Amino acid sequence: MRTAIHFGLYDQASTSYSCHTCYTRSSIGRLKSSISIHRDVSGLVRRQLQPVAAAVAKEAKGQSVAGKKEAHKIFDEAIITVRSGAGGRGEIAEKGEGKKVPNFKYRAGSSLPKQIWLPAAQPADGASGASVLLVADPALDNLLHLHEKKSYSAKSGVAGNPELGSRGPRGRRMEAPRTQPLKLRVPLGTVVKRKRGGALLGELTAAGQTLLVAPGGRGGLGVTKPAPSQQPRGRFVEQEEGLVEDTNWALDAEGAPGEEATLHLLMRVVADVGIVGLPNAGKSSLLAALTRASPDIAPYPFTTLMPNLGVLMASTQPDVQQDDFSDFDINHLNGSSVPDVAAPILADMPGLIQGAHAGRGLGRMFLRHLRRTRGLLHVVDASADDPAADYLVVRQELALYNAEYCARPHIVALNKMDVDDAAQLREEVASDIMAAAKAMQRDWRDSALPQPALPEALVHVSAVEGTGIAPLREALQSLLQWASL
Ligand SMILES: Nc1nc2c(ncn2[C@@H]2O[C@H](COP(=O)(O)OP(=O)(O)OP(=O)(O)O)[C@@H](O)[C@H]2O)c(=O)[nH]1
Ligand SMILES: [Mg+2]
Repeated sequence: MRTAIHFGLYDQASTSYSCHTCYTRSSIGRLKSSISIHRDVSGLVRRQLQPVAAAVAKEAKGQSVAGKKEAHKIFDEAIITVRSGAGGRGEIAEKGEGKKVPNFKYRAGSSLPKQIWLPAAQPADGASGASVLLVADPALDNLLHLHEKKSYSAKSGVAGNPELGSRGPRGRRMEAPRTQPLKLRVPLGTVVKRKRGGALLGELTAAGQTLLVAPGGRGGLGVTKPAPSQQPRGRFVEQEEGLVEDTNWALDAEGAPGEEATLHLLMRVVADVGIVGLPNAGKSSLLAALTRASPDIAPYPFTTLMPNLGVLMASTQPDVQQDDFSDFDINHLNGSSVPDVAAPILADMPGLIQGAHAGRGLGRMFLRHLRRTRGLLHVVDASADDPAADYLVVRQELALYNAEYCARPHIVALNKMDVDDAAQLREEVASDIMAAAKAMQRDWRDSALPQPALPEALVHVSAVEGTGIAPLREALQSLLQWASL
């Protein structure tokens, strides 16, 4: 028996994915390992899952199995509740009386007094409760670890204790030890919103950056309990109007409660260039050729289920057959010196299909990751039936999702130039793409939205043979320098 799962139809039929369809990394791993491809009667490519012994075993145990939707677990989103610690209670000293103690400096015959008056230690304040901080950790690339638990509570502050710090000089206010904040690690590019109301609390973009999401409760004050005959009476406390007598001494000793907040964490990939294109265009193959990343590459659509990042390497060796692509054209960028851009990051995105902006395929789930990119690399399969139409589909999807994406500078990589058909039509395809880009610009002329940009460069490449990779790398670096001007 085959366990058929409609994992995605490539072409017009809608896919089983929606914005709310989410898989854990482990389930994605299981899915990938058990996918086979076949064509259904209508000729559309379907992928099916093979029954997996492990999945059957898990099912028997009542655990989730491959292909079944698991609980809400999206790698780039998490909803957590954080609670900061309450402040520790301040010490309530019964009586503030001192006592006489022997003077250790006294020597026989000295004029020093034999005994000295030691004032009572001042009551100790309680420590503040621990705050909850989010810390941007460059080693993380997802929020999956925050799905393990729904709520995170920080420690309460310790109560004011006369024993704590008792080695300090008498008469000084004693400090309770500080409570260490609870630090939750998040990946770079995490946007933090309050779940209720959606108020933006902040965004963590730099390594080590912290965001205070729940401050710890203030520690209670140390107070001296007044004699019953003198109540209500307490100590003087600093208030806005100056030093006032505090009659509410018992309340002052209470620590403030901690705060609770339910947060919506949203991760946006922090990358300089987003690699976009139809499924199977060779985006992941190009990422692998340009960087040290080793994304999954396979001859079926939607191989990439979540963005892969890679650092654009500086060219060290001349490309194989680089001269074959002498028509490399980087338009107005041509001739500009190659900039010294510090390690740009490329993000290989899941394939986009027509209707992606409205939620078809995987597109919409990931399109927001392009927001932080400065430029785009459109990968077009030059061996396809109509590469210019493919390019236009992706451009239009981007424009419909966010017109600003389409206005960003971009480069077109005409991939699979090793295929005979593609090589024969190389000039024709390049000019078709330029014509399509110009036509799109004309269509958008009357719109008040940002206008679609023309390609900054058209580069013929073959990710498989490694041709054209050096010019593409140069074009990307020029694009980034230009985009940051
Ligand atoms: N002949 C040839 N095949 C290529 C080239 N680049 C990629 N391919 C093949 O095209 C298929 C798809 O490549 P991927 O890199 O997985 O494509 P993708 O755009 O990342 O696909 P999705 O992740 O599904 O969107 C694989 O079988 C690759 O081997 C190329 O330059 N020439
Ligand atoms: Mg891919």
